[in-house]
Amino acid sequence: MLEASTPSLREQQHSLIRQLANRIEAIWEQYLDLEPYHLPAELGYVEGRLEGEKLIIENRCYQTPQFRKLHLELAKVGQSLDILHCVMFPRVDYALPMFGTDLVGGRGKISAAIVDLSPIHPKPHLPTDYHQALSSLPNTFSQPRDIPDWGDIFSEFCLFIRPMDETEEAAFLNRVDAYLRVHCQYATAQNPVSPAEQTQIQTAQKYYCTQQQQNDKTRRVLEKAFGKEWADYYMTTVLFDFEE
Ligand SMILES: C=CC1=C(C)C(=O)N/C1=C\C1=NC(=C\c2[nH]c(/C=C3\NC(=O)C(CC)=C3C)c(C)c2CCC(=O)O)/C(CCC(=O)O)=C1C
Repeated sequence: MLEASTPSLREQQHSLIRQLANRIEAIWEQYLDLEPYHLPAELGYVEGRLEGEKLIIENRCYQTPQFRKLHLELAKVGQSLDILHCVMFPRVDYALPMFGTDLVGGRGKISAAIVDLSPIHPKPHLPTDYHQALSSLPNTFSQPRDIPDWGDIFSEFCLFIRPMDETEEAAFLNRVDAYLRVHCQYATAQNPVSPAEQTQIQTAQKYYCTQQQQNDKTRRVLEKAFGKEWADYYMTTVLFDFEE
């Protein structure tokens, strides 16, 4: 258990990223039956150089009876960029939304904080349990941000902001906590769906991943540090892979 002794990259990152990484793992451990998910060995910890600055990536992956991959990724570019990325991929025989969150910070400020439970198309709405839990959450953020065109996958509960201060950072953390808890509780209460529905879920997950792969902000960071080919490989097989 080498990684247990090596201090996580989060100890060198923005406090909201560190707190969110710790909270995500604590909730997963509380509600889910975690097993390791083996990424190709060299991807647990990756180093590159981005315009003279060192890019460090730390990946942690798990799987459970309902989720084929729980992916928590921390990345740091020199002293200028701090990133937390997390996606929970349901197994295709479970009709569950896609949980995703992304935090990007630079020079001590979080510039982008997004969280969503994305419905699996063509169903445009989340299950009722989610709707009830999420619609009662306060939405008092002062700097909402525009969702890019490829973000048609996100739900009506998608929150995309630039947190203004520590109060808004704490409120964002609490919102991710709420999304994650309702998702884990609902997921562990579900049974597998029929083979016919599995095909629909597979198509929906493929659409989600294809849309996410169009995020040129992510792609550009990876390309500058690792080159076009590796960035494409990483985005299509590690960040947003889907089962054909
Ligand atoms: C669930 C949602 C979601 C998931 C799962 C996801 O991976 N991205 C998600 C969303 C999302 N991210 C965005 C932005 C940025 N992403 C990065 C980089 C990385 N993000 C990473 O995860 C990794 C791999 C570790 C890198 C390298 C940078 C630098 C930015 C610009 C920061 C800024 O504008 O202030 C935007 C705004 C896009 C736009 O406005 O055009 C959205 C919507």
